[in-house]
Amino acid sequence: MLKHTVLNSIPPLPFPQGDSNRNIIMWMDHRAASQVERINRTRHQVLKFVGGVMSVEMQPPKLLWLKENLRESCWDKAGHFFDLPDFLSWKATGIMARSLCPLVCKWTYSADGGWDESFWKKINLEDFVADNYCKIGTQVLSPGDPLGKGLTPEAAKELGLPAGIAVAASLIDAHAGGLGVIGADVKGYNLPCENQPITSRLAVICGTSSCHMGISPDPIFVPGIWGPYFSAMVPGLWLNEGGQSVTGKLIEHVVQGHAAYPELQAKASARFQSIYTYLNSHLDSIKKSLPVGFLTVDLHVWPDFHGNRSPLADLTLKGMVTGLRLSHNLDDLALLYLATVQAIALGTRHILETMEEAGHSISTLFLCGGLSKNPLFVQMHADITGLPVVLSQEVESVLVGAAILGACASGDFTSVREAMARMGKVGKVVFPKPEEKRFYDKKYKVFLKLVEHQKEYAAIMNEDI
Ligand SMILES: Nc1ncnc2c1ncn2[C@@H]1O[C@H](COP(=O)(O)OP(=O)(O)O)[C@@H](O)[C@H]1O
Ligand SMILES: O=C(CO)[C@H](O)[C@H](O)COP(=O)(O)O
Repeated sequence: MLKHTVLNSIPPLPFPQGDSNRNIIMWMDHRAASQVERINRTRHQVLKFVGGVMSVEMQPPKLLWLKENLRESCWDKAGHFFDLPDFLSWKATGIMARSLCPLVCKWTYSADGGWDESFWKKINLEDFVADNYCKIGTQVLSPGDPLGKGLTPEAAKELGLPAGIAVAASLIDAHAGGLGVIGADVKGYNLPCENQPITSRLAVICGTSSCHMGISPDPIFVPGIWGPYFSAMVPGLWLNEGGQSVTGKLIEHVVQGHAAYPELQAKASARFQSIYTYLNSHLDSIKKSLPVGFLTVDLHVWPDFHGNRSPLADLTLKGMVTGLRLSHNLDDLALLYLATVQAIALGTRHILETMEEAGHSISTLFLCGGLSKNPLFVQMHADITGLPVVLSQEVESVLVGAAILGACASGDFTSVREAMARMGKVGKVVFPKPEEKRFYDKKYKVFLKLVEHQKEYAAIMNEDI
């Protein structure tokens, strides 16, 4: 079972007060900004394992927010707090055991040291220590381990499946996607990673957000990139997790907020196409003899409309656009869409370069998730990073990762590594266009200037008057 990193409570207690069905805090909810700032000021040693700076999207700041804001109605009454993957496996099996993956990646649990008592005390959540971590997890299993006796009769009835069917300890959605793609057999595709270790592959799971999963045999500490997390995705290997908080969500925001959006919708539906297929062919029609990417020579976007998750780990950053004109027709919408897709790919290059500076050596990208269905998005990732991109046979590789875990829990495979190699399959490979490299190197230079300038503006505005 898997899903987003969402905080749930049992019994269902409303966050905030009111409707008890609304007992979750979504991962992209940044309400705990003040709490995470205070947590980061402690400079506690657990922060070393989340890239040096804890993200507001992780669970400790959200828990502290609950304690500080909903003490009586929620904090004092809650029996358990869960990440959604663990909540779902509990609903399916009745087993309270947690998966190592969410606990390590979002809750500061360590695979070899367990909970760090001093951290919870330091951030005023000593309550967890006092009750021996009963509310956040005492029994911890590896992803793919079987849970209890499998599906309970009650859950089986609700799902229309046989009772007792194996249920595995979970992975977070992005991690399941990583597992689903990163082990595929690449023989015969002329890829640099064919004769290199699996650690030369970076899985990029691109949906509402994007997650960049790099693995290594030894821990690598990358400033601003989550981890290193031991065994949190591929068993026995360390994981660094870069990310962009809004990617698919950002493209939707930019496209749907444009004045020409109703026209786009009408034209796309007249052709029975998705808006993205229509936009991609519209760009082809206006590019003339130029490569399509070159259309944004004077239009640049900084994509952190919801803060920067990696590698700057700065939730205060905002989006930027430079190069706007006094027109709002479909051409403008298509160009802004292109510049946004490019900005997301430039962000991936920024993450990749930061990982490489710290010791990773990546030669091939493995893309999956909703955005990997968009050929423009995929080609821009290849051209802007200069690396070949492997697409899986199954776009919904998160589900392949879940199936790998299930196949281990049911005993069909004896190890996750074996199941990964057998069940992950290459669909298509997209190579970068070397002749366009110089253009994207220049775009990247501008990209880095944008954030530098944004910081300068903030510094000016913060000067004493
Ligand atoms: N055919 C498509 N073409 C372009 N973009 C797509 C397509 N299908 C989905 N997307 C984009 O993928 C994103 C959702 O990806 P998905 O992996 O389903 O989401 P999530 O990360 O929430 O699980 C959306 O923002 C959507 O715009
Ligand atoms: O934090 C994450 C993984 O560690 C993901 O960004 C989060 O789970 C949401 O992903 P999605 O793009 O599927 O909504």
